[in-house]
Amino acid sequence: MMSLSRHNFLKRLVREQKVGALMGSLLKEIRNGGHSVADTESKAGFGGGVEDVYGEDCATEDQVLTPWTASVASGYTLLRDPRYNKGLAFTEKERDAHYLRGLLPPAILTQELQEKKLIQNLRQYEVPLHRYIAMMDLQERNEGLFYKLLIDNVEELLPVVYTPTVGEACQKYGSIFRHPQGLYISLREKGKILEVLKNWPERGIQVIVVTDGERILGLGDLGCQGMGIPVGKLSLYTALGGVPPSACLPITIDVGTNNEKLLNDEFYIGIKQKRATGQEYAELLEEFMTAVKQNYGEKVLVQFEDFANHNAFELLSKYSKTHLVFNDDIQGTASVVLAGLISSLKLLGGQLADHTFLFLGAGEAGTGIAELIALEISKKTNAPLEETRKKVWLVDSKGLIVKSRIGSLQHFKKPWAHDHEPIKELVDAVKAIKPTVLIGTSGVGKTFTREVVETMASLNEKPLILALSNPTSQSECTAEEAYAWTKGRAIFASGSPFDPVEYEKKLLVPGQANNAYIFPGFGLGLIMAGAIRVHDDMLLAASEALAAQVTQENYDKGLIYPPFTNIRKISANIAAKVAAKVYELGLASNLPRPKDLVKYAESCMYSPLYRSYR
Ligand SMILES: NC(=O)C1=CN([C@@H]2O[C@H](COP(=O)(O)OP(=O)(O)OC[C@H]3O[C@@H](n4cnc5c(N)ncnc54)[C@H](OP(=O)(O)O)[C@@H]3O)[C@@H](O)[C@H]2O)C=CC1
Ligand SMILES: CC(=O)C(=O)O
Ligand SMILES: [Mg+2]
Repeated sequence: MMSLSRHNFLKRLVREQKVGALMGSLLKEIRNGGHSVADTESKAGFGGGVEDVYGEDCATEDQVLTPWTASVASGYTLLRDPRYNKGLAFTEKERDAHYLRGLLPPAILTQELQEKKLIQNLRQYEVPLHRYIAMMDLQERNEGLFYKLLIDNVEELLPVVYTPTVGEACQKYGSIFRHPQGLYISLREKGKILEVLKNWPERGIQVIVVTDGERILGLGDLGCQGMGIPVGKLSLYTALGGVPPSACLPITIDVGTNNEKLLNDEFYIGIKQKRATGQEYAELLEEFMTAVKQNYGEKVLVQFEDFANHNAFELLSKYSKTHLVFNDDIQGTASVVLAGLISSLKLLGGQLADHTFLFLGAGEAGTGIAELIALEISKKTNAPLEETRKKVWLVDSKGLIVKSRIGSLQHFKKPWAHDHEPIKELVDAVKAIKPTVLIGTSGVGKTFTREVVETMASLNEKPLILALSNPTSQSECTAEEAYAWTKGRAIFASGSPFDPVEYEKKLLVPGQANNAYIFPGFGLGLIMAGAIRVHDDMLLAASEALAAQVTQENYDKGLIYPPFTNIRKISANIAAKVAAKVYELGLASNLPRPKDLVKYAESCMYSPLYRSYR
């Protein structure tokens, strides 16, 4: 005999006469290992189960409820689904066809009008974090509108969903957390990571951005709260690179945190323990990488983001042999900086090989960029890498990296230990090395002091100064300082954006040297070609493609990067050049190769425009 609850359930289904409801319950049934909701309920005893669809408000606090309930597809469900929701843009016909009558006020607003209203609203928030929260709410509510707004106002909104505001959002993630925007894989999920991946509602994942939260921008260990970074990076994959949101998966691996403030914070969202290291860490990562391949196949791109350098280099080197992996901080940053250096030659003159590069910071970003510069010079001049590396010098927290320190250097610094006297201070290194290009990748703000910048200006007619550390608070110097201390002669770009500066009645426009120029187009290129491995030549191709997008008009303003306003076109060009390289290297699996790769890239790109519903 049918149980009462099942009977009620079916009656309700009939009453609703909605196929969606049946689909909803069937889905729940499948997820529940083939048991119907009602079966589960009858086994579970009193409380829980489908009766709670109607009765959960009456249940007492000590009664167990089944958290998921059969979803009944009235149009209400459609309004709550960010992928399909169009808010007031639903037409009369759609409102009838999808049971929306009465659920919306009568006005019908086009997507353009909704966008106009939203940007006006956003501009009224004076606190950047409030804008961030409003944007995240919109993403949760109406994905198409979120992306249309972001794409159409990219210069204005990039600093909101990305650096610098995303940094503050991560610092306060525990307090502002509303809704999970990606997958959390902690030590507690050890042994079941594959199951956890299956909990994500999308199957066709093409890009994963994963962090373990240990080096979030220049803000240090933010543990599980680093989730803001993969979420932000993937929103750029879609907005700037056109990878559909349904193909993007943000993941945070939580192995604990060494941040005492978070460990003592009652709102902290991660596991409260010191970071797992060594074998325990390696095993979790190994299980994760294996599960990713098992669940999504060989061609899913895994982008490592904001890992501390003691794990980042090792993970990249280990998994680049077996997976399609890319470390944005090491490789993406290298590619964007090399692009800026190539384009700066139009302003500085000469070839890359004529320049001398000095870095403050010898970690992921610093040594990653250094290596790509040396590789590019080597390719252009046919000189061996060991020789071209001598053009590049790095300073870390202990001073200039020199031969006498080699025994105590981390492996990624060793190639940069050149013959020289030890030097402690950056300013003394500038005086001794006489660089034409100064690059900050230390994560420490205000380290390009007046004396450092003035020394650069005394050595160079046009000193090239890149203050790459993020967010703005960690920038090695501001745009205003760079221009003032060089009497307006510096070519300046920074990791986080600065406003244009008026210097002696001339408007000087600083560029933004951020890997956001590269990874969206780079990833799209890999996906288009069905790449199975990443190769350094693809990074060089991306750099050259980006440098080629800088126009005379940009150069006239002192810019070495094109503005972000054209980023989708720029990304399509980067994607095409990267894909071409993938095919050339025989690493492509999507065959045959499309003839016009730029057109093909454009045709692959996600559009945020609303679709009409039948
Ligand atoms: N603009 C962009 O696109 C990107 C910017 N970044 C930014 O770059 C910064 C660094 O990132 P990443 O390379 O991954 O970090 P790492 O931790 O790998 O490297 C930091 C380096 O800076 C050195 N350092 C720290 N403090 C000082 C100091 N006071 N003086 C001199 N050197 C110092 C460290 O020295 P030691 O080794 O001795 O500890 C280390 O070599 C971050 O702020 C990040 O946001 C990163 C990626 C992309
Ligand atoms: C931009 C970036 O990836 C970083 O600052 O870490
Ligand atoms: Mg990063």
